[in-house]
Order: sequence, then C-alpha cells, then structure tokens
Amino acid sequence: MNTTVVAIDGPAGSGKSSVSKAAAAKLGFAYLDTGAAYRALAWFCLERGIDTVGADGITDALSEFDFSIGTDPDAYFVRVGGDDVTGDIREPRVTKIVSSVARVPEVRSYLVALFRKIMAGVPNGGIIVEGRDITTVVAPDARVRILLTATEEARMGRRSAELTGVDASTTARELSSRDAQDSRVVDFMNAADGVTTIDSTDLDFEQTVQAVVGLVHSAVDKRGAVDKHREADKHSAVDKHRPHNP
Ligand SMILES: Nc1ncnc2c1ncn2[C@@H]1O[C@H](COP(=O)(O)OP(=O)(O)O)[C@@H](O)[C@H]1O
Ligand SMILES: Nc1ccn([C@@H]2O[C@H](COP(=O)(O)OP(=O)(O)O)[C@@H](O)[C@H]2O)c(=O)n1
Repeated sequence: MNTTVVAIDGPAGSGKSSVSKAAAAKLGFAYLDTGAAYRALAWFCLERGIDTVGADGITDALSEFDFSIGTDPDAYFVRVGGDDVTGDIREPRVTKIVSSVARVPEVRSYLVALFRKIMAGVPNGGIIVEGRDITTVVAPDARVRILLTATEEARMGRRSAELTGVDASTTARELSSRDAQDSRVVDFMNAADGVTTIDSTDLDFEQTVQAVVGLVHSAVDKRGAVDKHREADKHSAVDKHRPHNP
C-alpha cells in the first residue's frame, strides 16, 4: 500500500505535537514526533555528563544512543535504552540544551536517516511527521506539507499555560531564544514552495486539528480521482490496442 505522508513544521508552541497527534488519531495514521528524538539525545548527553558546547562528545554519543519511539498516537512513548523518558525529555534542563545538540550536522544526518527508516516501516496507511525540517529535508515529497504557525504572543501564552510553576516571562524569553537558535539551522518560519500555511492564532485546538484533517482528506480525494482517471485511461488504451475480433 502507498503510505500517505503528512509533513508538518513550525516554531515552538505552534501546536505541532498536540495537533499532529490528534489529527493522526482521527485519520487512523501513525504519528512521528521528531523533536522527541533531539530531546532524547539531549537527555542522554545530560545523563552521561557529555559536554554539549562542543560537537565531538555529542557525535560520539550517537553510537550508544539506543532510542525508540511509539508511533501509535494513542500509545505514545519515548525510550532510551531501558529508560522511559517520555516525561523527562520535556524538563527545562533538556529544553535549555536541545538546540545545541540539534545544530550538529552529524546528529541531523543520523536522525534524518532514522526518521526515514521509521516512516518506511509504518503499518498504517499514513503517517504524520512533525518537526522543523520535515517539509524541506526529511520528507520534501510528502503528499501533504504544512507550516503550522501562530503569533509569538499566542505561542508563548500556550506554552506558559502548560508549564505550571515557571514564570511566564522566563518561558517567553526561553522560547524566543530557542526559536532564534533553531532558525539558524533550518527555516521553519516561512513556508517553502508548495507548503500550505495554517495560522492557528485565531483557531481553537479542535479547529486546528480539523484544518489539518481537511487538507489531508482533500489531498487524498484528489489523488484518488487522479488514480481513477489514470486507471480509466489505461483501460481505454488497452481497448484501443486490443485486436478486433468480430
Ligand atoms: N489552536 C490552538 N488553540 C489553543 N491551544 C492550542 C492550539 N494548538 C495547540 N494548543 C496548545 O498549545 C500547547 C503547545 O502545543 P504543542 O503541541 O506542544 O506545540 P509544539 O509541538 O509546536 O511546540 C499545548 O498545550 C496545546 O494543547
Ligand atoms: N525536525 C526537528 C525537530 C526538532 N528539532 C530540535 O528539537 C528541539 C525540540 O523540538 P520540539 O518539537 O520538541 O520542541 P517544541 O516545539 O515542542 O518545544 C527544537 O528546539 C529543535 O532544536 C530539530 O532541530 N528538528
């Protein structure tokens, strides 16, 4: 079966993870959170006491980085070796260093290859893959490519609502400096050619999920129509060339 790949990029707090997971569940698709892999590697470096200022220690760590992730949107998990790190990778100490880990070219090529392998092995009819470079690097040929945005104010408001006990202005400062650092590696603020922008600033969560699901449905319907057309053309070509037996 042909897997429908849906690629979603966007800045921190735009709703990539939560919206992609909910949309995947609605569509019966798999879900791949690529940011979780960068976070898990950052967590692994902290556990091992690896210096993340220089790139060498991080690159060396890749050979021992035993990462696994759940792609069922209803049974999401992130593991490193025998440790379930699903919650730990969201800790502020990980968020603080993740961009330093993600800027290393060897890390990016290693993880991009891993993402493609995971995408190729999904059992479902489709997969939603979300991150920063999915529409441009990981899956530029995806059937549906989306840039999910929201104003900085909306994104910061959403993120600080999630992080209880952390001062809102600290969250805002950290989010904007992480976006700035990440933007130096890949452009996820501007839609590449052929990428559809969904601005969720004035949409609630359900409306945003619906916008993604709607784009997927129309792309799949369009593809179905093209396939039917091709099939009809094929048959008429066969009929044309069939020897006429009176
Ligand atoms: N359209 C929306 N309206 C309101 N809240 C939203 C919307 N989209 C996402 N959220 C909430 O914003 C927060 C950040 O979303 P998240 O999926 O973690 O973003 P990202 O993965 O892009 O960093 C979550 O609490 C999520 O439920
Ligand atoms: N495709 C991706 C996904 C994430 N990342 C990095 O991983 C970090 C964490 O990603 P995330 O999606 O979990 O971040 P949030 O937007 O959820 O806060 C980002 O800040 C980037 O540094 C990346 O470089 N490329």
